[in-house]
Amino acid sequence: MSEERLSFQAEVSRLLDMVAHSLYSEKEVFLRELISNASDACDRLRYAALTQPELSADDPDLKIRLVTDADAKTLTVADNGVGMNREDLIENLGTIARSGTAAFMNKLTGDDKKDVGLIGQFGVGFYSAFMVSTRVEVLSRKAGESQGWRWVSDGRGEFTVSEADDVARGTRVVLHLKDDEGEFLDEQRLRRIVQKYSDHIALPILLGTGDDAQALNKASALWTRSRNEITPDEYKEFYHHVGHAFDDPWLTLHWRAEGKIEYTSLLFVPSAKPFDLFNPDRRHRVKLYVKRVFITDEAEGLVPPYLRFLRGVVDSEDLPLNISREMLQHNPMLAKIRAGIVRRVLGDLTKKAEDPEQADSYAEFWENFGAVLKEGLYEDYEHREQLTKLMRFRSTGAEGLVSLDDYIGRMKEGQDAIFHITGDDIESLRRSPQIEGFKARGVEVLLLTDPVDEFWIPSVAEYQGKKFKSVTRGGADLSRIKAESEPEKDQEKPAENDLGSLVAAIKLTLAEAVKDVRISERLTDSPVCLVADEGDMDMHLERLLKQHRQLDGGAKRILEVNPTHPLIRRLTDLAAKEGAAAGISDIAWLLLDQARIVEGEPIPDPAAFSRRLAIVMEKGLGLAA
Ligand SMILES: Nc1ncnc2c1ncn2[C@@H]1O[C@H](COP(=O)(O)OP(=O)(O)OP(=O)(O)O)[C@@H](O)[C@H]1O
Repeated sequence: MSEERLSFQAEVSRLLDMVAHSLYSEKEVFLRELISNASDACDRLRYAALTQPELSADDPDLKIRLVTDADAKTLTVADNGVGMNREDLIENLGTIARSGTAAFMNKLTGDDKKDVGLIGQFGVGFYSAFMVSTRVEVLSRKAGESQGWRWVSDGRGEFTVSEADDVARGTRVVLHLKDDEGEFLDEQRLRRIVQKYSDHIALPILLGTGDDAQALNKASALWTRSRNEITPDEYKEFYHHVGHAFDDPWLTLHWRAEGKIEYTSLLFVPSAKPFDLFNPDRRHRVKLYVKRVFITDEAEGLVPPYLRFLRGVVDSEDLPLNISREMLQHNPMLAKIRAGIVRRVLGDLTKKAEDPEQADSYAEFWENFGAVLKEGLYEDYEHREQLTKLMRFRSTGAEGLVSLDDYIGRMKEGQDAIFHITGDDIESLRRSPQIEGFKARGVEVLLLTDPVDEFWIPSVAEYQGKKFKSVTRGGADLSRIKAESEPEKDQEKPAENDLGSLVAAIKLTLAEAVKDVRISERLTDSPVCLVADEGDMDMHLERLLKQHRQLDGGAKRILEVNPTHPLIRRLTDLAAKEGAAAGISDIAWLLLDQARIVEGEPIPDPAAFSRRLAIVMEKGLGLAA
């Protein structure tokens, strides 16, 4: 077949344009990326060869080789891994194959300076080769196939693919270096780069060919070394490689389990949120090895979904090497390893959470992954109590994050529930009318903004014998709680009878639009608010479900009126006068719409709302009778 000329996917062209023109200072990371790809390719071949030994039989010692050619000004990164055929080359090196690169593209701001910084943060894999090259040539032959292929591009919109003869199994990436990138021909420089970024790679990385080749790395899997021989930098680079991440690990957990089951784990909790944390598949990314052989990074059941922020490897001594990925899931050994991982990770998180000196650091973790960890509250009954202690909340009672134990320690006399409110953001929750009465009495309210909060609360239901209670549902029960100082406005309440007439008049007007109208205990500043009835769904949950089209309709609300508010007091006077009830009809509707607006709910009849508002304003300005 003759040479085929193909165009890069538009996003790749954009990316390459940025990469080629970037003044990114650490261009040397291209080598880390290419070595990382070569190592992954060898891992994949080793796995495939477990069931098809013939794939690697002719050249079984997997390795990575760097070769320089000063005359041609080329640096070659070669591996004898799984290789690529024509389709693989087009798919992998012509489109945005990795979700990480796609995430990178989504983050682009258009501001060159900022975007170049993102190259470092995300890494751009293979394409980083164009930071230092005028032309990149890839020669590859896939294991099990006889035809070799050549892929060539100058990174400007197009690449070519053609058949190539005498290509060894695996992949050779030949970089034709830019004039001013000659430093990457210098052996000392290459050695330092490999030691800096790729020393943890478990395969030999050799410099040169034949007998003169020198080993540049230790070539033993990092997790098999003992902890005291590994530097923080080595852990970090390994985390970058294994987690496809570019932040620092927030926590590094490295342990060997011995006894009935044996495995080594090297796991990391990232310090930045991975972009795919909330993908619907909720998959973890921990790689499973068996006796140093990479098996899969999709071992369902190895890590529970609520710990999916973990990155790293687990290397089992007990699982059979020839286990198929499909059979893995049902292997009881895997469940035991998972139990060990959960115990260890939760144990270490607990230590961090309980250490007052680590409060800020734990808060960082919580901001990143709290919403994910909370899923464990309804998915992992066995660890519920431990998870509950790990939880942190924003609240009306303190500036920073509070734990449930903090909350309980501050509960008021007569208070028997943990009060909370759920919504989309902290600031609007802080302004919610429903929490006014609680604040006035010094009763703390937890402010919850993660959608998952709507699901764990009904499932957990209580902590230390105290029930969770939403302040936007049912009665407020505030009168039973002994306040430090009774809210002053209480004395200004109108007489019960008169209030009763007002409530009856509003009820009559609003009729079917509300479930009930009640005198509020929870309002101090706002005239009205909406709440859900005791047995009904929380209002925020109802809104969430409607947004996701999982609910039509919904329950009617209760309108609560604040008897101490001047507006309500004046209305009470009006309603008490014989025959005046009809006069408050517009105001009653406006109060309901106002409560809806504050709640963030749509007004069902905006035209009627503006008509009534105009009438009331006209009256206020003395324009109408
Ligand atoms: N040396 C290689 N041998 C075999 N396949 C390779 C090699 N280098 C790249 N590939 C293929 O090309 C794909 C794209 O590579 P690229 O470096 O852009 O992303 P990635 O390796 O998937 O992601 P990351 O850089 O985060 O590891 C790889 O997923 C792999 O399938």
